[in-house]
Amino acid sequence: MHRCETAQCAIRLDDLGYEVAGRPVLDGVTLHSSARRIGVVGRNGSGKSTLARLLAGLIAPTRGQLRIGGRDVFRDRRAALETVGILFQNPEHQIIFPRVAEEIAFGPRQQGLDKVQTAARVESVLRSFDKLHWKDAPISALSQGQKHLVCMMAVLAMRPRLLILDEPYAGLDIPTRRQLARYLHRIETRLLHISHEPSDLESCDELFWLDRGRIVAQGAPAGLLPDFTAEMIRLGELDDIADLAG
Ligand SMILES: Nc1ncnc2c1ncn2[C@@H]1O[C@H](COP(=O)(O)OP(=O)(O)OP(=O)(O)O)[C@@H](O)[C@H]1O
Repeated sequence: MHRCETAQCAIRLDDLGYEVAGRPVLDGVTLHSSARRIGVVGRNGSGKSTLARLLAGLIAPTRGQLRIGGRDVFRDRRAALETVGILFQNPEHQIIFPRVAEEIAFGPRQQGLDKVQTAARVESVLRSFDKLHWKDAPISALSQGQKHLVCMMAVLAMRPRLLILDEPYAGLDIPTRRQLARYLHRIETRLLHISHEPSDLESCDELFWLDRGRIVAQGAPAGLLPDFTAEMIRLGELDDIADLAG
């Protein structure tokens, strides 16, 4: 297990809470990890996407403390740009430019790099995925899996210390999933992968189970995923599905 007791631990959440209209969506989440591939598993409505948005500094916790690499990513937006990147489920929600190079250049420019530095960053990330020939390609001509890769390259061009993946395989067919999984496997950046699907998380180093806004278990996937799957099957066998949303 990758214990980290210091303030410098890669991800450190202490008694984190997030409420909407007085209702807790996340409640007392304490999570410390410096594992390289961190997983968060949880069923629909357990608070996973809210956790992803908090980790990316997009929303502020209503209680507790959140530090990524020792930094407060909500209050310090500049630190957030250097510290954490998030890959959204749908590339269409992320892509804003018509061509690949422009899309990848946006983040480094936001970080204050000049045009020459940015062009070097764009080339370097394209080269690392053997996609230099995509530079001037119109994004609209790319497949869904290729668009995911553009988004990933755009985030990686900012050189974040942590990349958050919120259900990255949702809605993808098998070839596209495999393609994206291959790209994810290649990257060196620390990953926090969020999913409701146990098979997505088998290769994580450390896993956290989120249920109704709380961490109910943590450990290695081999120990935790069978318990999670058994519980999901048990819940699925209950008649009143409405009760499940709790
Ligand atoms: N801004 C908001 N306003 C109202 N309700 C919210 C808000 N944000 C989250 N919630 C509620 O909090 C709960 C958790 O939502 P969240 O999207 O974080 O869960 P999730 O685990 O990602 O779910 P799913 O797997 O279905 O995407 C849900 O019941 C959701 O409706």
